[in-house]
Amino acid sequence: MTTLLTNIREQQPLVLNVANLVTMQRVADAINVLGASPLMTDEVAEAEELVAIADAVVLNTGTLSEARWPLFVAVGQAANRQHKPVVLDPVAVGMPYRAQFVTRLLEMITVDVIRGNAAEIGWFAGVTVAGQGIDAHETDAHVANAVNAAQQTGATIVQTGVIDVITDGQSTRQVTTNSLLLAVNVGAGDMLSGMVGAFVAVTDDYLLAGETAAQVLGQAGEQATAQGPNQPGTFVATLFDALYQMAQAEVIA
Ligand SMILES: Nc1ncnc2c1ncn2[C@@H]1O[C@H](COP(=O)(O)OP(=O)(O)O)[C@@H](O)[C@H]1O
Ligand SMILES: Cc1ncsc1CCOP(=O)(O)O
Ligand SMILES: [Mg+2]
Repeated sequence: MTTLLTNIREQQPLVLNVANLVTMQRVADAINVLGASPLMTDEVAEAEELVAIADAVVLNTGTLSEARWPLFVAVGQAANRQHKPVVLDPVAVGMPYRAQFVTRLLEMITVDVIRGNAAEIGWFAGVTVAGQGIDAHETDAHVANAVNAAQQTGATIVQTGVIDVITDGQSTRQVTTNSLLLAVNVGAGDMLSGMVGAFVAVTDDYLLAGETAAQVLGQAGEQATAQGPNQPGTFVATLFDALYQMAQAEVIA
């Protein structure tokens, strides 16, 4: 069965990232082990030419700043002009400075997919979901918030948590993998947003792309957690091994 993983391995899409400064190596590695090609940029002068060679763009506001504002706008607008899919990871968007930054950004660019935790996606739905900084403190799936956020923004939503909810505002999918080490791993969400970039680069079905990316990472997380349930350090290496092996097999169990 040809899967999107097959498409990624065959097409080797280039995923351009305006990454955060904390987890960019992890994001690059996650994109790479799938068979796609990561590229990170921090220079507004190269936005147009890099978007031209990209198959998707990922904007991560984890370490945003006024200095980086022109970069986010230039890369996002170039992607819109060149019809390249845009994924937004709105890290800790519930915080006031970040909220106004993302509000301004969405007045300047169109995003196709938003990948965030329940607290971050809740913000787009106008709902406060318990969280602190980069994390969401919830056990509920918050399906309604994800649907509302999709309808408010026009983007496909990939809301991660104890249950991942993927929706375009009309159809809703759920991914119910359970990997606690993934949940506590700093960067797992950023990695997933980068992976979503690789998947939307090879299909126009962003609902399927988001669902597949969440399924692949969730399953790899379960495999890695099983190999070392109390070893968050080893977990990261094992997670990349599992992602690579799944991509090589082009099969999602
Ligand atoms: N409570 C949880 N139980 C199991 N998996 C989780 C839980 N919370 C998040 N995950 C998984 O961890 C990964 C990162 O999601 P999340 O932590 O929500 O993003 P972020 O790191 O941006 O906050 C996703 O694959 C998600 O399915
Ligand atoms: C700790 C931190 N601070 C700014 S970005 C970042 C990483 C967030 O990673 P994730 O959203 O995947 O948990
Ligand atoms: Mg995050």
